[in-house]
Amino acid sequence: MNKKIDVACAIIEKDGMVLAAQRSESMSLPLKWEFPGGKIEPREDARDCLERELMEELGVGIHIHAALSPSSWRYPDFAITLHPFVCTLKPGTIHLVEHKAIRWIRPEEMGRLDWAEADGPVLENYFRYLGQRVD
Ligand SMILES: Nc1nc2c([nH]c(=O)n2[C@H]2C[C@H](O)[C@@H](COP(=O)(O)OP(=O)(O)OP(=O)(O)O)O2)c(=O)[nH]1
Repeated sequence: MNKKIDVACAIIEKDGMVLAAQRSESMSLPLKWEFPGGKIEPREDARDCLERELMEELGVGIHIHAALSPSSWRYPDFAITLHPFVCTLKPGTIHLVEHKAIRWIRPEEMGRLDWAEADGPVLENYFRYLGQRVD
C-alpha cells in the first residue's frame, strides 16, 4: 500500500497578497510552488506543526486565523491530505532555509504559478473562503 501523509500548510496573507514558496531542485516535487508547511508528526497537533515548520523553513512566527477544510490528493507514489490554515506573519524577517524562492502574489495571480498538484483543491477552497469572508 502506498504511503499516506498529512501535511499542514500556511496560506499567509499580507496587504491583500498571499505568500507562495517554490520547492528547490533537491526536494521532492522539485520547483513546484506550494504553501509553506510540512508533515504532521505522529500525535502532533496540525497548528503546532505549522508553527514549527514555519520557524524551521522560513524563520518566522505566525498567527493562525482560520482552518480551511482538508483536501486529499493521490500522487503516483504517495497520498497526501493537506490541512490549510489562513495565517499572518508575526514581526520578523523571512530567511529561506530550504525553498528556492518566495513570492507575494495577488489571489487572482495564483493560477499562473506551477503549483504542486495537490494544491489545486486548496486554491479552490481558498477562493471560496475569500468569496464568503466579510472583512
Ligand atoms: N508544505 C507543503 N507541502 C506540500 C504542498 N503540496 C504538496 O503536494 N506538498 C507535498 C510536498 C511534500 O511531499 C510534502 C510535504 O512534506 P515536507 O515539506 O516535509 O517535504 P519533504 O520535501 O521534506 O519530504 P521528503 O521528500 O523529505 O519526504 O507534501 C503544500 O502546499 N505545502
